[in-house]
Amino acid sequence: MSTYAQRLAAATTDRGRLCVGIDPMASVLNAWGLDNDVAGLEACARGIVERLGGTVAVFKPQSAFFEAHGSAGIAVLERVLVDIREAGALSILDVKRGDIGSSMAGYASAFLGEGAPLWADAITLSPYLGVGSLSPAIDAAVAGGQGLYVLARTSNPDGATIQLADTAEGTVAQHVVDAAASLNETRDNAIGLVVGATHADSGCRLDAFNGSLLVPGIGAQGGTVESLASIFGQALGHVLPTASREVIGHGAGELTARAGRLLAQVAVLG
Ligand SMILES: O=c1ccn([C@@H]2O[C@H](COP(=O)(O)O)[C@@H](O)[C@H]2O)c(=O)[nH]1
Repeated sequence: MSTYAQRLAAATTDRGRLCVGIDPMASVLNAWGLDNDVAGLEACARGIVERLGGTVAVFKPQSAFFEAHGSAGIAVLERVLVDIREAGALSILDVKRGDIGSSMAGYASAFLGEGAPLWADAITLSPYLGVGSLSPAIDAAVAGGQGLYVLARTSNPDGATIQLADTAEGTVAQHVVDAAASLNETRDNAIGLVVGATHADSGCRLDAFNGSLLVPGIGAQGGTVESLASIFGQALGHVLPTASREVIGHGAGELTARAGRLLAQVAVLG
């Protein structure tokens, strides 16, 4: 069985280091000439994978916009995750789960382990109940060759209040970085971090980080691919830039050209 880190390295070497977000919100559906209903959701989300699934390495469906349509929306999400896998791309399901251990085990069985109904190559997690509370998901991900991305320094302006708060060992964000790095030493480097592209200084020491860095905030939130080298320095090689509205938010007709432009920009990063 391959590990998530191995599959990610192979996919990004082959197709380039870009993750396209699938956030089928009302404004995106409108730009695609679709109604904000389940049929529109399905046409947009599966249409993105149909058009880009052979060229983009990683897709990140945002669970919120599928959950918003109830059980029918979640059924669409299941199909999108299968489409991504069948296209030979990787999926990061952005669900930002985090809870006490017993409930984390429930979430793990939804997303992690072969046969999980919403299986994805990786999922996002929130560490604010303590990094230790994520253990059931970490164990299930490693056993299933899947990955996790734990929120460290999010792209939104409000995140600083909590994430840059000081603890005895440094900021909360740095605690998350260091805990993930330490876990990775025995966990196949399955644990990545979310660090936004919107801060000139991430406020985290990432030079020694040994997992993948999922980097949102490019495009609609003001971050740029050009700024990644100065934000991430020696950790640049671990960065997986992700953009959603910048690529998918201007209608189906612009999708391929917009993804191509970003792929060309990230190629320069090496
Ligand atoms: O810190 C974070 C963590 C997650 N996100 C998610 O990424 C996308 C961003 O969409 P854009 O259209 O490219 O702005 C969205 O799903 C967020 O929930 C983030 O933006 N920042």
